[in-house]
Amino acid sequence: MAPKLYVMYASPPCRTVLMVAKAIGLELDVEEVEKEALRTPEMLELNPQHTVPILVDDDFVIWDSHAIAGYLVGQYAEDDTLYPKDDVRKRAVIDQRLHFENGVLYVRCCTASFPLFTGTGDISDDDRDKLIEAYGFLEEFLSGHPWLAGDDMSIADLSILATVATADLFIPVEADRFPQLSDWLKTGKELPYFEECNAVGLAKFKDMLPTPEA
Ligand SMILES: N[C@@H](CCC(=O)N[C@@H](CS)C(=O)NCC(=O)O)C(=O)O
Repeated sequence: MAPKLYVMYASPPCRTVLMVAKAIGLELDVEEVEKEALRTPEMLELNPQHTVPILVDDDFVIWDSHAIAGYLVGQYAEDDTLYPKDDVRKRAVIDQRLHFENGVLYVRCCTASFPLFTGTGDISDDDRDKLIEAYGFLEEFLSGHPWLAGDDMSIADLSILATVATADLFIPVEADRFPQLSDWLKTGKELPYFEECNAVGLAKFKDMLPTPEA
């Protein structure tokens, strides 16, 4: 039976897992849920933190996109290039990028976009600067490499891709300021499964943003 994945398509972490599954050729049984449904007793039993994505693989339940991504590669990928298990140093660099996504980039992306889609105002200068600073860190991570953790694409690229492609909708990645990040984003958007995994979510996210005044 295909592992079940609960998602909200606008959520970058959910789109990360959809891309990881495609990258390793794994079929998932995907179910879209509403935010409110995450607080029903049945869903809270799966994930007391009431977040998506949630993966249910037989009798094993795991949430958090970073943990799910690593699990799927370890459990289902034919090779472990996306998240090497024996090269401890390579894996540590990938982990650093994943923790950066979770603890810095994603938080700054959410904080900056919050006033936009709640209609409570514009992005503050401070929040804008912090997200742009995170773009700068990514530019540094990419120096001398095509991918964020070196010469091979990893789950960190897919995780950060889902978030940067979203953040780019309201704070564009400027090519003259961040040339490597801009090239990396372009390459990511050309992955054969990018559109399939992100189009609906990015469109939903765009819909939540205010339309620019004429
Ligand atoms: N670090 C988590 C973040 C998950 C997360 O915050 N998901 C949001 C959607 S983007 C959510 O489910 N929010 C609903 C809630 O918190 O009740 C991950 O990577 O999975």
